Parts: sequence; C-alpha cells; structure tokens
Amino acid sequence: MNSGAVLLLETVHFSAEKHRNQRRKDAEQTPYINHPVGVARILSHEGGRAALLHDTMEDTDTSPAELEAKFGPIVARIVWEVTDDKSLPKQERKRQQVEHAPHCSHQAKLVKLADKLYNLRDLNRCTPVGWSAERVQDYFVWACEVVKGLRGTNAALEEKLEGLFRQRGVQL
Ligand SMILES: Nc1nc2c(ncn2[C@@H]2O[C@H](COP(=O)(O)OP(=O)(O)O)[C@@H](OP(=O)(O)OP(=O)(O)O)[C@H]2O)c(=O)[nH]1
Repeated sequence: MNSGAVLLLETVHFSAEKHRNQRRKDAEQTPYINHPVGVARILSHEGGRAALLHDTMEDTDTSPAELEAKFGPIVARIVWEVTDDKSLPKQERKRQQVEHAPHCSHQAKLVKLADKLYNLRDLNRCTPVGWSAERVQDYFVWACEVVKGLRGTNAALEEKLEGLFRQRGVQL
C-alpha cells in the first residue's frame, strides 16, 4: 500500500475514533462517521479502497456487480476474496477462512491481516456484549489459525499480531 493510502487510512481511523459515540440527526441515527467519509469521498475519489469496502458484501446488500461498476474489477475481486458466505453455519464459515487464507491474493491477505489486527485490538479494548472470556479466547485462537495462513505477507502487521497472540498464550 502506498504512503498516500496509509495516510488516508490513518485519517479515517482517527476521525472514526473521535466520532465513535456520535450519530447524525436522522431518524435512523446514522453513525456520524458516514458524514465525514462521504464529504471526503466527494472531495477525492483516490485512495486504498478495498479495506474500506471489505465488509460491504458480507454484511450489507452490496453485490459484486455493484462494487465492480463503482470501483472496478480489482477492488471488487479483493472484497469478494475477503467475504464470508453468511448462508453457511458459523463453524463452517470459520473453518473456510482458515482453509482459504493461504490461497488469497496478496492484497486480500493484507486486508485480512488488518481486519484481524483491528478486531483483536478491539477485543482487548472492550468485550463485545454477551461475549464470555472463553469466547474471546476462542476468537484469538481461531484468528491465529487464519493468520498462520497469511504469513509472509507483511512483516510489520504480522509482528503486531504475534504480540497480541503471545499476550493470550497463543503461539503463531
Ligand atoms: N472485536 C469486535 N468485533 C466486532 C464488534 N462488532 C462487530 N464485530 C465483528 O464481529 C465479528 C466476530 O464475531 P464472531 O461472532 O466471531 O463472528 P460472526 O459475527 O461472523 O458470526 C467480526 O466480523 P468480521 O469482520 O466478519 O471478522 P471475522 O469474523 O472474519 O474475524 C467483527 O468485525 C466489536 O465491537 N468488537
């Protein structure tokens, strides 16, 4: 990822953290971050995009065709690669992530590493509602199995992940 894309992500992350608890004034109480992201999008259509879009196919009504039409086939392909099939039982989905990780493209592997790093840091920051300590630990153990299949993609990200796993007694 080039330095411009890194800076863009740092900026989006900073803004999202600052706006974490704010909502727009609409009836649906849209998260406030939608607004600055939308404004930035109007100003510039540049930047590393697949990471920003990585959960759109998995968690929203976004189709591969929609992403391809808007962002081109390369971005659409990366997002498709990191998208779980939500129609499958959870255990099978999790198993497939471990199995598929080594076969992803380099860009998709980077998105997956960053996704796991964010989620693991988030678990250290606060426990999701309803999650037991055992479920948190299981997530670390499973994430480590996925990351094992992504090794050799980005040393800095992998080092940070390894540190988080080590803190939990999980060996990468
Ligand atoms: N740590 C954390 N995770 C949260 C939070 N809110 C939503 N998530 C999401 O929950 C997912 C992990 O929860 P699980 O119960 O293991 O998986 P599931 O949602 O796919 O069934 C991750 O989705 P994912 O992007 O599909 O990642 P992954 O399951 O592929 O790692 C993560 O992004 C939160 O407050 N903290």
